[in-house]
Amino acid sequence: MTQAPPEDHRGRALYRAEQVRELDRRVIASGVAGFALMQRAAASAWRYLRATWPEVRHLSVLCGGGNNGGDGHVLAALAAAEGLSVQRILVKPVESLEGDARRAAEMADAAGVGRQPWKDGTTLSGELVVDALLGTGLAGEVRGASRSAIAAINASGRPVLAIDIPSGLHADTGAELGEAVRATHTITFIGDKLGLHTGRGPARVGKLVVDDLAAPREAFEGMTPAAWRLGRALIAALLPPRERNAHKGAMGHALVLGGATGMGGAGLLAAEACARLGAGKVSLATDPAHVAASLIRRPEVMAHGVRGLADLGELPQKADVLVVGPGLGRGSWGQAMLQAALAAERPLVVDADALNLLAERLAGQWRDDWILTPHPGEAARLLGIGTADVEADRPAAAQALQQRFGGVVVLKGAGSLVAGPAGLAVCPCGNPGMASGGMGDALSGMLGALVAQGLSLEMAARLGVLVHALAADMAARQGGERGLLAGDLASCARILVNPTMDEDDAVATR
Ligand SMILES: NC(=O)C1=CN([C@@H]2O[C@H](COP(=O)(O)OP(=O)(O)OC[C@H]3O[C@@H](n4cnc5c(N)ncnc54)[C@H](O)[C@@H]3O)[C@@H](O)[C@H]2O)[C@@H](O)CC1
Ligand SMILES: [K+]
Repeated sequence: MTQAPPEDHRGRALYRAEQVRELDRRVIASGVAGFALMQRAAASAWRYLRATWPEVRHLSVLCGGGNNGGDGHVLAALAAAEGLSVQRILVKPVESLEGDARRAAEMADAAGVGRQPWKDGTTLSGELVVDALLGTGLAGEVRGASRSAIAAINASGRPVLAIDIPSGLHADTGAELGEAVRATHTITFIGDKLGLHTGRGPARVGKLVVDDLAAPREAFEGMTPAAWRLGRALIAALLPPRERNAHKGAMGHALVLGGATGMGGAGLLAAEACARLGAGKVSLATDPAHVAASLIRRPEVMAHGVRGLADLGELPQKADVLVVGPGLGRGSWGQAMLQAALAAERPLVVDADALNLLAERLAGQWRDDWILTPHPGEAARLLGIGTADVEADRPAAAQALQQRFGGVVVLKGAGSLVAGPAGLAVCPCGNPGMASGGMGDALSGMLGALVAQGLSLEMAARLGVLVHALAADMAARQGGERGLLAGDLASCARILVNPTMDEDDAVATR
């Protein structure tokens, strides 16, 4: 399996369905007939199936009415030719098929592969199910026979190989249009698709492989990817080993403004994560009640008890970057801290209640020197739409926020997105253990540390999101997903931002 264009430190190029259709057209124009391309796709899927499940003798292959179904027919014929028994199920009659899909179905007929129409209640008899119902051609909520066929695949309890995309998943947005197939493995062709990596994508795709079907490199020329899938190469590219004569003054000073009365932990978590990611100095401006706890937990952090603006003094001006939001609350204290942060003329990382205050009171603010880190609910408030609208098209929501508010926007949630002037990036890491309090606070602190060390806001956001998720994965490997705490991340993240460390040998410090 190869990827084209090759991955570099930006990660892997991801495309939208329309772009992949254009790539298909270019490959066909380069001299590969459409049907030959379908045969390559099916052969690739068949090789992968054989290698992954060598023991399987009986397949159920569900074929839709378009070319995704065509891939399924050809695969069914290949499997039958090698002696497997194949239950081939069609959601549309062969007579209604057109073009390559029709040709593929007739080829499987001619090879003697039996077929049956899909009917509600049909039992899927295969040990393995191949999902070739819907690919990049899906338009709107799944309708008709495909809908019940998808439900039956999910109810079958069998392993599922999805061809190109789990049927019912939108290739651009990762939204589930009705119900999408829950695949064990997905093999996707020509170019990787954005929707496989965000929203419901990661929960539906299973293990993903990409095969470019030997598409010529020229086919990708001049096509700007819809997004980049972040990869670990970014860490070493952006964080070379430090100069031996480095001093703390050159590593930046970050100030975290957060921790209103009763919410001290959030500010502390952000400050700790910031320190562990290598900021030269970290200050915390928090309610005076939380200072003692901060000093005990993390004496390296300079904790300032701040009752209001007067206590804050010149602190914001002394920092290189401000992180505002963790545990901020929406009361007068939080409002004062946000006001001070906005006035400080320093780059900002804006999270949590700072975003809610922005949405409530400060709509229309636009800056090019901030990173906003909303979760879908906060994003919805900022955009004045519903959370479901955000989830229905996460890439569009991230980009709309970036256009409306400027700077760089991190839209959190499975497949976190980073939208900035250089385009869109998506984080393929992280795990459900991250569904716990304080994770966002840790992220905002990490972003602050990277900005403090001189990264551009956009690269800090891409790298910070990646390291945060990788740290959660590392912590989950050590102790499981359930019960994963935000406070577990900082020490793992430290190992990750020192890419010369051997992760297995490194001992996470508290
Ligand atoms: N020559 C090519 O362009 C290649 C295409 N390939 C395959 O072809 C796929 C794309 O094929 P198509 O463009 O024909 O599209 P699809 O096969 O993905 O979808 C089209 C079919 O889905 C039905 N459909 C669309 N929206 C629906 C909805 N909401 N509810 C129920 N049914 C719906 C349509 O009626 C049509 O039958 C790719 O995903 C890939 O699997 C591969 O064979 C590689 C080569
Ligand atoms: K499919």
